[in-house]
Amino acid sequence: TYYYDSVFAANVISVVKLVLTNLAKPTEDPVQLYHLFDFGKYNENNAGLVSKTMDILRAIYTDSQLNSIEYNETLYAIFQSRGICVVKNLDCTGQETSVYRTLDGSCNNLNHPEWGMAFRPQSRFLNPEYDDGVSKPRIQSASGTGNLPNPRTVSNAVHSNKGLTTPLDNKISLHVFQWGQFLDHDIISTPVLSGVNGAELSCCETNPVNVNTDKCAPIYVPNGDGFFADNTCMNVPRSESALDGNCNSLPGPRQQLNRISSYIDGSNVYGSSVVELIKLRNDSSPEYMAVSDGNYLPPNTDTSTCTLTKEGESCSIAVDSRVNVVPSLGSYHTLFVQEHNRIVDLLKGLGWTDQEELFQEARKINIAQIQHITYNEFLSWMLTRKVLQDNSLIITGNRTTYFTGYDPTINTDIANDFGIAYRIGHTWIPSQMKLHTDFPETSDISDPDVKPIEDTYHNPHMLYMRGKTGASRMLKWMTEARCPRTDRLMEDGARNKLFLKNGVSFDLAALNINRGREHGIPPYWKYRIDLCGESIPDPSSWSSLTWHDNVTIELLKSVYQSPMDIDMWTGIISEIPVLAVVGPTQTCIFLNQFRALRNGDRYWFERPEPEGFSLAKLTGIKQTSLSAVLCANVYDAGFLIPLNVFIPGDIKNPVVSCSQIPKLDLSPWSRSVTRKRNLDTGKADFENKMVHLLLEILKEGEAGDIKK
Ligand code: HEM
Ligand SMILES: [Ca+2]
Repeated sequence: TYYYDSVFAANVISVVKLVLTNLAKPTEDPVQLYHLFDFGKYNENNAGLVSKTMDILRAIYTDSQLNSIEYNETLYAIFQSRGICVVKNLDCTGQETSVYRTLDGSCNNLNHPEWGMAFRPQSRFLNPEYDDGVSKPRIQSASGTGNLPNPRTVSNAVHSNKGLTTPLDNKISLHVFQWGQFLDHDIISTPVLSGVNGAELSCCETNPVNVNTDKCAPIYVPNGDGFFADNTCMNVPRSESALDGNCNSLPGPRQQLNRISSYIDGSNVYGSSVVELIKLRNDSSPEYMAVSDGNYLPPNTDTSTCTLTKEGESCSIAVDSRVNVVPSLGSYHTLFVQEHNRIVDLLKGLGWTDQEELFQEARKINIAQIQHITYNEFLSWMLTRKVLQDNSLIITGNRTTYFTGYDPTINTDIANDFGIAYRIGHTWIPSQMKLHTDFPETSDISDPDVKPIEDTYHNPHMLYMRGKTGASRMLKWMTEARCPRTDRLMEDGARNKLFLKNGVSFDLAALNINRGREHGIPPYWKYRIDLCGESIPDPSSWSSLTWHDNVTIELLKSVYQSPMDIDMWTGIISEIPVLAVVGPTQTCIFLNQFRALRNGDRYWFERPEPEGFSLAKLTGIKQTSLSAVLCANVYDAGFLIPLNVFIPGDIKNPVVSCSQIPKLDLSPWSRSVTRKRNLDTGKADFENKMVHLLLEILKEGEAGDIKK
């Protein structure tokens, strides 16, 4: 038996066979079906899965066999029985597309609501606020007159570093930035609307009045911007909205989707469905993840989504299409694919042989490491150990008991509000990407070690530089580089020059503000009161902004008519960190999400087997850290690294050599290969010894001492 869902562990063909043998009564026994189709949190109901399944069905069965079993309806019923919702291959205008996924209201009424699966609508901490109550982006001012300020105006006033380099936080390394984004891509990906056949929607109408506000939320840059030319329009399609099985809007306000599994389950490495995963496994040795020559992410021959500048450059393939956004992210993807393959080798050394079992176990261990590092290192820095402790979210390194708080009724979907709030990571974006230079330079000057970040978007070339040591060098650079401070300031490389191509670029701060409004995210003050329970006598007074310094309040005043207009992202990112390293309202929002992601995760790594691990194995996993993963894949044994690599080394966090870093201990996984081998190879030897022993015993017996 495998530790993950049995169906997941099987190959797709056997899954399909199971489907077919159970076709007769597909919905009669929901519990049986539930187990049968227990793709768990790794499945999705997208067009790809359905059509791939159909391809496989067609390969095995004749048309007449298939027709006789009405497989379409059956699959529909089965997918529905999982509480996931069905996909149309045609969009609601009759175009062939995979854009529209559907949520039938009834999906939520099933016994197993399957929170956290791919392609479910995002949940919400607070009810949405649209201008028309259901869908129109929030634009009206709470003051009763006029509109909210233009997102670019807010960005210029509050989030600009005025051309200076953003101050660095000497207390944290750049791994905080990169873990933050890597984690983000494990838990949320909000699909945006596209045009016919997936083409990009054109939202920039010459006359803004003509914008289709159902599909588009462009940002028109006000004149006299200083960076963007007058009349610049940022082309922003709205996020897809969840529709029901008949292409009708769901009752109530517009909801956005999450296309990936919201659990912290390495879905950015392994995918959110069986189909995605199959594509990433090594074809000939399926216990391994596919890598290209030199242990790198495989190159993507489809270069259309990249901005390549030279002959011979390529994009990388990972399940999450955002892998190429910035090279440091690609280096993390590389690291965790390498780590998977390393674990496979270790398990082989411990006597594991079955390819499927090796794959599943390595995956399970790798995911456990990601969960452990997230809570034990990343969150314990971001929210502080005290806050985690006070909220029962602490993981103690040596805890030898199981986590017993699992609660299947907890909604583990990512909250829409969290998806906006967690963009505080955009304050950590560095101004440049760099390769560490501890190797003898083979550099050719036209390929410098350091590039402004805007020159690296959608181009992972740096990872392949220097004789393919680029990814390792970038990871080493992040250990030494400091992370920009958690504050309202964003680097111009992201605030002015995001995705710069042919003179066109975006402002990431303005995008965040704009996205919040088009998702109907309520303003900042509501989070303080309604979610976080603060008591604020008069939220319409500027003096209610207790978590903001005076300079920031003045800047906010210069653009917002009322403090009740402040956008949530702008409000939280500019808070003074009081309780934790991030501000109080951020802390409150994050605690809500990360509590749900642990307590509602059936496969949380601290749960007992079969979902989790035995105590011995758990103890082995808790030895791990990001330093350990880096040491195992990137550094040499003698290399120096801080015990906790998210934080610069100091007395409390000593810099030690990799060989001294505690590491993932897989000895509890041993299948006693050594003893077995002795028995096999030394069989004759063993028999001799046994005979000898027996003779000894007999001798003693003869001597009348046998009871001894
Ligand atoms: C160079 C680094 C990064 C770039 C270029 C980048 C860029 C982007 C872009 C373009 C979006 C979509 C904006 C929109 O249209 O609404 C986005 C969304 C997001 N970003 Fe980043 N980002 C970076 C780093 C980070 C970091 C470090 C974090 C967190 C620690 C983060 C968290 C998020 C989240 C949570 C979303 C929403 C995701 C979704 O709902 O699909 N990002 N980012
Ligand atoms: Ca996930």
